[in-house]
Amino acid sequence: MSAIHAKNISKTFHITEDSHNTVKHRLFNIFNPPRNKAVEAVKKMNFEVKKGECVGIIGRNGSGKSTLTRILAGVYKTDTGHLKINGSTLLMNLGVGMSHELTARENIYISASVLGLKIKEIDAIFDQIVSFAELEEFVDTKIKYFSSGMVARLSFSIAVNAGADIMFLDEIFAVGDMKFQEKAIKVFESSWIEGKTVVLISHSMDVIQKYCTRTAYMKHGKLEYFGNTDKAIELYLADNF
Ligand SMILES: Nc1ncnc2c1ncn2[C@@H]1O[C@H](COP(=O)(O)OP(=O)(O)OP(=O)(O)O)[C@@H](O)[C@H]1O
Repeated sequence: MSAIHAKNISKTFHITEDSHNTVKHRLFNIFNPPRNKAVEAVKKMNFEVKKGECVGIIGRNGSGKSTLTRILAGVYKTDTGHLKINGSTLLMNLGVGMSHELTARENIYISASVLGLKIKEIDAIFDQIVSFAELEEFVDTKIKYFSSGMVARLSFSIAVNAGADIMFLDEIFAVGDMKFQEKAIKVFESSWIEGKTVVLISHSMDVIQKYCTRTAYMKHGKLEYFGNTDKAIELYLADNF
């Protein structure tokens, strides 16, 4: 059974390149307006991720990994094609999906209810989430005052304890301090992972090789390859030298 089925999905950003940011510049460039530029962050692609699979996404900076993940997690709408997701999803990177104006407590309730948990169910795992994240002293602090590692710990802890079916983990092993990373790795290697579908984005080929059976290699927004992890890494490395 497939967890993710993507058919012809794509995303283009339209940005304005405005170098005339002073009054003088604007006056002198009145007949030379700011240019619009289209960035094809994700070019039309098709793929399928099976339930329970752990797949990787690799590629250079700006190749479209985060944009693709955000489409899959429902943060961005795809411009074209069709996307079918079977199960609850959770995107974990530096606090996407978290409200920075709200406290850790409020974010836990909101994120967990988005995952489909009832208030009583959240009450039951609340302390677990806070203690796993090691944020007992910051429960009622707005997360805008958190460090990026603390935000990542909180969302990882919600994901682990609330249990989304499909997890998008964007560079989770790169944030958080060493102690938390070890904890994250332990979770990853425990039974928690069984039956869950995981999409792992990482610049660490060791991490990708260790956990992913299949890997997508992206280049300039294009899905260059999706298959055997060793082959994907080989293609990526060959392109970097
Ligand atoms: N919100 C946005 N608005 C406009 N352009 C964007 C936006 N987000 C990403 N882009 C552009 O889309 C392209 C792909 O970016 P994306 O962040 O998906 O790459 P990435 O592979 O995740 O990079 P990195 O490895 O640096 O995280 C880049 O050219 C980027 O400038």
